[in-house]
Amino acid sequence: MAESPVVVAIDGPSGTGKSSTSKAVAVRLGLGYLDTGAQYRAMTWWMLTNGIDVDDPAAVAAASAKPSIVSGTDPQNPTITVDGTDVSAPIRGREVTAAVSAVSAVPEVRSRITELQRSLAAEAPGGIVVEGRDIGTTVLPDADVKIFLTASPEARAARRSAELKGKEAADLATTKEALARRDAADSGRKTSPLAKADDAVEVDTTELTLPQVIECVVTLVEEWKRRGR
Ligand SMILES: Nc1ncnc2c1ncn2[C@@H]1O[C@H](COP(=O)(O)OP(=O)(O)O)[C@@H](O)[C@H]1O
Ligand SMILES: Nc1ccn([C@H]2C[C@H](O)[C@@H](COP(=O)(O)OP(=O)(O)O)O2)c(=O)n1
Repeated sequence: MAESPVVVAIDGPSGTGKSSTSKAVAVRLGLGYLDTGAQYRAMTWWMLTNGIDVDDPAAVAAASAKPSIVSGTDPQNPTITVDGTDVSAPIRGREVTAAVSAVSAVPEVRSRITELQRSLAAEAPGGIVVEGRDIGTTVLPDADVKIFLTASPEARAARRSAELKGKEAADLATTKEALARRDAADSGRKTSPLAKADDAVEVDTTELTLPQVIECVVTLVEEWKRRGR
């Protein structure tokens, strides 16, 4: 008999290892993978490209139904398009990163993207790992396994800096400051802020290697399966 699908929610601030962990766990367990941050980034990219003032919540709300955002959930090849255009590279740029917290704080943006996320999770045949900020609290409160990743601000900034090296390189202090600003905006907004669900398992990844974090999450999912679902 085919196993019934498992839904795994992984939340936490930037640089805690959500994307790398979620992708690897999904590959290991044969699950789909959804990067919800990429969806908010895609919405933000569309607003910037179409000259919408991202600091005007009413303008963002009025435009939020326009772009068609499509996410591919294969963890070996996650894709994201806006109106048919592949935006996987431009959504990682500094301009989008600086504007994404403002756009994602707008309730109309969140309700639209939350709806997309719920239908992708419901459609995933073998189950899915969904990573973001409000998955365990708001998007999928009935997820089978909920994880909240944390790490020290220093570790997170060092990881991000290492990643940006050579591209849009910024020094460690600037990266740390930008992360702190985004944390504050994402945790302080009114509509489904970044938060740990009461029933999420918190994993501090500061002193862990990526393979250790992956192993930890795989073990939690396997324990859940053994407990009889
Ligand atoms: N436990 C870890 N130890 C060291 N580096 C890590 C760890 N987890 C992730 N990384 C690295 O940190 C960077 C950010 O990880 P990522 O998965 O994108 O985090 P998030 O999705 O939470 O922003 C990546 O370059 C990744 O390889
Ligand atoms: N479920 C989510 C996911 C992301 N967001 C917003 C808030 C985040 O700062 C941005 C970008 O998220 P993303 O996961 O791509 O950010 P990092 O890769 O961790 O830097 O999107 C959100 O509001 N809700």
